[in-house]
Amino acid sequence: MFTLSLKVQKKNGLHIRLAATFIITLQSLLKDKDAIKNSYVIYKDKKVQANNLLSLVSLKIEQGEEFLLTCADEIPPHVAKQIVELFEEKDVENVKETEADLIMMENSYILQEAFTKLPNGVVVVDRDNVITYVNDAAVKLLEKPPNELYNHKANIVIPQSRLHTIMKTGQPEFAQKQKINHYTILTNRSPLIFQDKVIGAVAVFQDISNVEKITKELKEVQELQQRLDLVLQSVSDLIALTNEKGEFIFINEEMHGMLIKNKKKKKIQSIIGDNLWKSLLKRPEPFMKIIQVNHQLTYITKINPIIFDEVFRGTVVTLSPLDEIKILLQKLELMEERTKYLERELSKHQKLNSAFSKIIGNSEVLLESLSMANKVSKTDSTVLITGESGTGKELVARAIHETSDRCEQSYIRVNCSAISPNLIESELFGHEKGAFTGAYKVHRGKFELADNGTIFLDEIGDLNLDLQVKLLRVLQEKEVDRVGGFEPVTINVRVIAATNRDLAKMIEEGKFREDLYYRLNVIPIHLPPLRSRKEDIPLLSEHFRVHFNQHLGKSINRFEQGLIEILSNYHWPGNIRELENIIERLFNLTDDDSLKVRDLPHYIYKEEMASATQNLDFLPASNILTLEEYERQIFTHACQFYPSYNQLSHALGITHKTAAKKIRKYGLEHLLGNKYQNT
Ligand SMILES: Nc1ncnc2c1ncn2[C@@H]1O[C@H](COP(=O)(O)OP(=O)(O)OP(=O)(O)O)[C@@H](O)[C@H]1O
Repeated sequence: MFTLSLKVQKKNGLHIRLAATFIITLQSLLKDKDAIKNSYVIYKDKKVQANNLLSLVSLKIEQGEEFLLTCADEIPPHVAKQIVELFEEKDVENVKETEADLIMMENSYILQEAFTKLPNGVVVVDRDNVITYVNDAAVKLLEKPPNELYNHKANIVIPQSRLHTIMKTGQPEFAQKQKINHYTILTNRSPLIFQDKVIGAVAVFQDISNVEKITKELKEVQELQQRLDLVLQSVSDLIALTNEKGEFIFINEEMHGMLIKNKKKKKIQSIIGDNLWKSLLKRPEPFMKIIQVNHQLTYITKINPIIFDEVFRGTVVTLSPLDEIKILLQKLELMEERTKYLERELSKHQKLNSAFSKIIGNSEVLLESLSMANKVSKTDSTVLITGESGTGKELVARAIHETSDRCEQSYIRVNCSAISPNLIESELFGHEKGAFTGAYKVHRGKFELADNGTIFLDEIGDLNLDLQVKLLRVLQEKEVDRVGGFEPVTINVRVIAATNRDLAKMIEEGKFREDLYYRLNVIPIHLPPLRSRKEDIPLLSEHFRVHFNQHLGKSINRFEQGLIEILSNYHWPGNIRELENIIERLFNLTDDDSLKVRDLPHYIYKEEMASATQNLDFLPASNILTLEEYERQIFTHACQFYPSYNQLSHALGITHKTAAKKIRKYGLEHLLGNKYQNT
């Protein structure tokens, strides 16, 4: 880098004419024409391009002051000498020239300053499209330092520049929008014409990024406003905005309708009253009030004050018709109820333990009983299962045991009606050696066998009164006395009892102990008869079809049309056991892969039965027998189809007692349930 120190001796310092002479001298002296582009004048803390006339003048170097000229390459000594002399030569005393220099200096300085301070960018090129001037705003927008702009071709350093085109056409261009860096810019371009010749061009550009942004924001606000209007117009509530005086500045259509109909004025005070408005002004807080606008219309009125910059600016008012809200609340309550109901129902299905899933049926009555059984299975409470014969009492008892914590221990079933009265005591409680003839060793009763587990006392209603007392003692003391024993044996047994008899009635008749009943009936579970849950019949039929296919090794895959309907219409006195047996019978009688209507017993196939009854086929045309004989025949026939007095009496429409009496009278006990088991 070559540096030459220069001192201005001229009276007006480095004035414009001297600066121009300096540039011309440099251009003529420096051999390399590009060298001047890399030459700078440094004065105090300022550095300007040596060939920029306006910049040189703006340095305001006065007489006697020094400055530096720097060049990239060395200047030969004779050239340096000429330059030094240019500034040191004495002024030829010419007052007019000196004054003219001063005026030019002043003007050029003003111009320079004005351009520099301009908020718009200015770029000037000469006739060769070389940049000769850029102001500060242009430097900022172009995001390039001045030395990368000055003395460079405009179309190279500013790719968007069209100044060369302007010079060619001689036509100015105005308000051309373009993007430079991240600025949005409006550009005016004009050719510079001197003596009818284009000597350069100027571009003036204005940064409109902010205007753009504001325009965009404005558009968004307008869009938002439109949307809001739409929302406010679409809601069924009445909505209004008021100013700080309570005057409506916006009302939606609903509100408009109401105000017109009720001849309300233009202020919210006409709806809420002056007092409420005054208290709102005192304490601008949201509030809600039920307001009756006329005799028919009552609204839930909500008022929200609008506070802006801590100043109360107005309110947002919404009015909702009370009746509609009431209806909505009612609907909500209904929905809540429904949800709760559905949750309850769902939990019944979900929570049933897998042991209960063997029990088929979806009817509400059954599921309720099973849900209860499932719940109590985890406790040790005594359970009394009631329900007609064949309704699944034993199945439920077993499921309770399998779900309980005792599931790993014994489950002992005792059918109290099946054991002969002389043996039942020893069966239940055991006996000591030698307690009676033939008792040559200790016999443990069912209670002892069920220790730590569960004992299921089926047909508890058939237990005689003496044993009821003993059972009561076991339940109370948790001890059993073996027959012939001296020491009671402590036991830990969970008791599940079941009966198909009406224990309450038996208590009345003195056949069942009330105290025992209450001991047993801690958790009552009632299993509904099949006829009261007929919706389960198809499901159960299908269940037994699959069951018998597996057990009998068959592949029967359908029910003949109408069969399920007939089954569903039958009243099933023997309940599910009877249905199970009927399906098994159909399995045995069919000769193909379907279960047939024709294989049903005639008492189920009603049509057949109906026609048989019409023809009275079962009565001979002559040789009428005695009524007693007919009765005997009827009981003989019925006994075979029903496994218990209860069912038989039910089928014949007589009491349990009468049925038992008649069966004993005709000695038919041995026939009871014979065919039933085999059908
Ligand atoms: N819901 C059910 N799903 C499937 N099978 C069932 C159902 N209920 C009962 N059963 C079947 O029906 C038959 C009779 O059931 P269970 O012995 O449990 O009835 P019960 O009420 O104890 O009868 P009883 O009073 O005559 O002793 C059994 O084979 C059992 O598996």
